[in-house]
Amino acid sequence: MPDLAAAIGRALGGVLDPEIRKPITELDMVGDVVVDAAGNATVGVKLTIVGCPAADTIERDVRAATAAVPGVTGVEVEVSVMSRDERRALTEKLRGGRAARAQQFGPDSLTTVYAVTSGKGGVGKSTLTANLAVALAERGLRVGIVDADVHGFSIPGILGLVDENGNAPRPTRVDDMILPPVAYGVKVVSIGMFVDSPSAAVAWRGPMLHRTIQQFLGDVFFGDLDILLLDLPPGTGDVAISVGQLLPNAEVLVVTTPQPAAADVAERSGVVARQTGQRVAGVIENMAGLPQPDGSMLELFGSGGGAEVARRLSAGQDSPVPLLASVPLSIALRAGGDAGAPIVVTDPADPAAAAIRSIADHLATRGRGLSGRKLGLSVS
Ligand SMILES: Nc1ncnc2c1ncn2[C@@H]1O[C@H](COP(=O)(O)OP(=O)(O)OP(=O)(O)O)[C@@H](O)[C@H]1O
Repeated sequence: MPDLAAAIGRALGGVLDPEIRKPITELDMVGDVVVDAAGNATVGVKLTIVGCPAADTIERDVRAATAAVPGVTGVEVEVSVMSRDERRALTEKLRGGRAARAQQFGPDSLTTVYAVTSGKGGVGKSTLTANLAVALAERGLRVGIVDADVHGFSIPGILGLVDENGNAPRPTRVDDMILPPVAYGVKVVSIGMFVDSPSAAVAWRGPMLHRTIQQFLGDVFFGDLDILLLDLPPGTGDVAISVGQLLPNAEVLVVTTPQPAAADVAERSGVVARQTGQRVAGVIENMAGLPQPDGSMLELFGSGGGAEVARRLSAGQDSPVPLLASVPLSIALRAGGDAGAPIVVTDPADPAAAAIRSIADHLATRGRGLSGRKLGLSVS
């Protein structure tokens, strides 16, 4: 029944590989489709690798899509694994002409890259990065996160990508291509996915860190992204410098608390980013006043730090560095991070969630494209 087989082929165009996030038909994962006279369909599915973690989902979705085609009375799914050549063809196709290991986010890329940095640790940089990414993905943007916070790789936990022991999943590899796990619509890769335990101290020296970041930017299949967020370790150490070298076109978001004393160190992280050619896109103040039941504000960490950092980083610039938002202290934000359920989804009315969503609105409307980019033109 060739017509029915063709209809099944079209229906399978709606089945996505959950890791690669493209239709399995485009990934050449569908083998032979045979339908007998009674309407019994046998569908061949070729997985990328043996033990593919997405196998059950793909098989289930193929079965459902096939069964939904009018005229199909029964479904048999025959699962096999791609040959080495088929796999190589697939990874080449996914790279879209880019050489293996080549950087995906260089100056020619249309992805807007934001490196999220802070002067000191514990100011909520990872919490904001994760929630901001989810808020951007909710707006329909294609978003990825590189968690390069070598000392506190907390992004997988905040996005619920860990098991009961706190371990982040090992990403699937298809040859030398790493498929990033997806949480809340965001593709995530983290140093925490490559260590043996969540409490493992990563005592890597600069060159090792540099290679790891380079590998994340080259080998991880992010596909076409609108926005990539990088969660950097606090301060101005090796990772910040590597990211500055590898992604000079990245823009920087500086996170600080309202504490005036934090302004000096926060300002420094913006200044160092600028020295590598990166532009400071804005400052986010976190842990601002906690609204009290009587309507007053508990300013645990003082006030004014964000505005002060923005003011200092604006000095001598053509356009001022904006204070993008002041995110209040929020028990729900902290609890959502601990539970792996970002509050921009679970509690969007919370004032902290609303502040983070306003940052997402600002970044989303800046859009994707070449505006503000150096075009490399010269006038002779
Ligand atoms: N606005 C907020 N209100 C309440 N708790 C917050 C807020 N922002 C962050 N936190 C909490 O503060 C702690 C530190 O946050 P987070 O890990 O995001 O900081 P960080 O700057 O990324 O730290 P580091 O870079 O040192 O790993 C977490 O427990 C987080 O849930």
